[in-house]
Amino acid sequence: MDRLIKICGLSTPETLDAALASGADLVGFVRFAKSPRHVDLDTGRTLSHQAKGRAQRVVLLVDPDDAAIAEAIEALDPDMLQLHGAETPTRVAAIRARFGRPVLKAIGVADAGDLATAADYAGIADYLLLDAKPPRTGDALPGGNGLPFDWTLLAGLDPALAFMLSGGLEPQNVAEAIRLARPDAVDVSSGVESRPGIKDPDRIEAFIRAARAAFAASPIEK
Ligand SMILES: O=C(O)c1ccccc1N[C@@H]1O[C@H](COP(=O)(O)O)[C@@H](O)[C@H]1O
Repeated sequence: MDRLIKICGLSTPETLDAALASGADLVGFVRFAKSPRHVDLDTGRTLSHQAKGRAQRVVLLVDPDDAAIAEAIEALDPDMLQLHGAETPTRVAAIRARFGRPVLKAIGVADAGDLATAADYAGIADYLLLDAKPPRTGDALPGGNGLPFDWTLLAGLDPALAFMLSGGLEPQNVAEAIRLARPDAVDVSSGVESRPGIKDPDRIEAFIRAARAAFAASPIEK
């Protein structure tokens, strides 16, 4: 994972095309019914086919059982699975072994103690995604809430640990996030929307441009 940009929660051909034309490295499709970005299997199949060969296709699932993973793989044929629930290291290992797709495991970060949790998945998940821990309100999603966390916490992270950063990123703050957190990759959903679930092509293009420039200005050695 090297200086990659992921646009998540794409749900229409037009906004997916905006992400691909702007140079997104990864595009994400959400399979979580409570999300305003949820795609049904037929829509996901069509979108994934549109992106094939142009970007890595990621299916986002939350605490999925094996049947939910199997149907998502059958329909979307993703290059990667993003697990965004409370999946344990044991469960992540089992999913990798059974389905043979690389796994991006999301970890909620609110304080330094959460970074120890991230270390538990090193060598088990293929990639780690450090995201803001969701608020404890009843209607909060497990992710995709558009909330950042304190990026300076990541100064305490093992420099050898490669990770993707998400949580409240947007065109205006992604350069600062990259400068402070020094991630290997960034991921955005809410910050490139005009309202929840509605992606904005201009914001997608602005995000990718800002992230590319910030990565170029902030080389990392791992
Ligand atoms: O986007 C969603 O609806 C979503 C639902 C359930 C779990 C995760 C979700 N999104 C992921 O959350 C992070 C941060 O998103 P945001 O940029 O703060 O809106 C990102 O990885 C999304 O892929």
